[in-house]
Amino acid sequence: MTTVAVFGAKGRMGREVVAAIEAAPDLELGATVDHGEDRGPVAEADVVVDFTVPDVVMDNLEWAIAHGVHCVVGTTGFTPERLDTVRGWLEAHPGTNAIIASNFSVGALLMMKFAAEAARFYESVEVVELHHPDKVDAPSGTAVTTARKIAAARAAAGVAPSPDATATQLDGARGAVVDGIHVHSVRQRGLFAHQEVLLGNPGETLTLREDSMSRTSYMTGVLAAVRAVASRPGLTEGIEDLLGI
Ligand SMILES: NC(=O)c1ccc[n+]([C@@H]2O[C@H](COP(=O)([O-])OP(=O)(O)OC[C@H]3O[C@@H](n4cnc5c(N)ncnc54)[C@H](O)[C@@H]3O)[C@@H](O)[C@H]2O)c1
Ligand SMILES: O=C(O)C1=N[C@H](C(=O)O)CCC1
Repeated sequence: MTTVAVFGAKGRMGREVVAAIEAAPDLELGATVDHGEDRGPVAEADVVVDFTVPDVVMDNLEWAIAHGVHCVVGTTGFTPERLDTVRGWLEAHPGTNAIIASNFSVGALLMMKFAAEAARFYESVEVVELHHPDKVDAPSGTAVTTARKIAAARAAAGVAPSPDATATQLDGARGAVVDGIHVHSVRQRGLFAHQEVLLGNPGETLTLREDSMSRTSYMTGVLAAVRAVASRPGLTEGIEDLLGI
């Protein structure tokens, strides 16, 4: 039996993760910790799942790795520099591992894969992410990951930057720019988590869209990561290969 603790246990994702662990016959729920609570008991767990906020996740990770607890992380805000820092902590504690993924849903992983595959065939590509208005970060972690994958695929294929004649604009009108890819963030009550990748050529467009309607969409991926993390040395970014994507 694998004992799984949860950081951010009272949050929207944390509550869903707690329920998924309780329902899994091969997993046992360990300590559940939220803001201001003692994280000491997490040291007894085999794995800790973190769905907190970008401002606190690094401190939680450093602490968990120092205590030899494997980490599965869905919290967003991981820059290449942050990932390097985590790699350094893991190297200092061999035998302790981490899986970090900006999205655990099958649909979002497929959408990112298809977007990266399509990106080299089009002159223009932009990302639009649409989320519930209680989300604290923008752009979404998924949109940032998608833009980075698209940019890498276009660079490898030698595709020029998307054409854009904009000469004057209101601040922010063209969105954020991630590795040269424009990313637009919509926040709207009634939505949960959605993303479109818009691709265009003279005379044609392709739109890839993914919709998560409920946080249950992430649980297959989270549980797969929890079950795999002990046997994946060091840092694993993304869970595509765990799901055969
Ligand atoms: N990777 C994915 O598939 C995926 C899916 C959904 C959400 N997310 C990300 O997960 C994160 C959480 O999202 P949410 O909607 O559950 O947010 P939320 O605000 O509902 O939950 C965050 C929880 O973390 C708690 N918290 C804050 N500081 C803490 C600390 N030091 N220790 C323990 N708990 C602490 C908060 O009190 C809160 O309960 C966000 O970064 C979001 O983007 C990722
Ligand atoms: O609800 C959120 O917050 C989500 N966060 C992740 C992101 O930023 O990509 C995944 C989608 C939902």
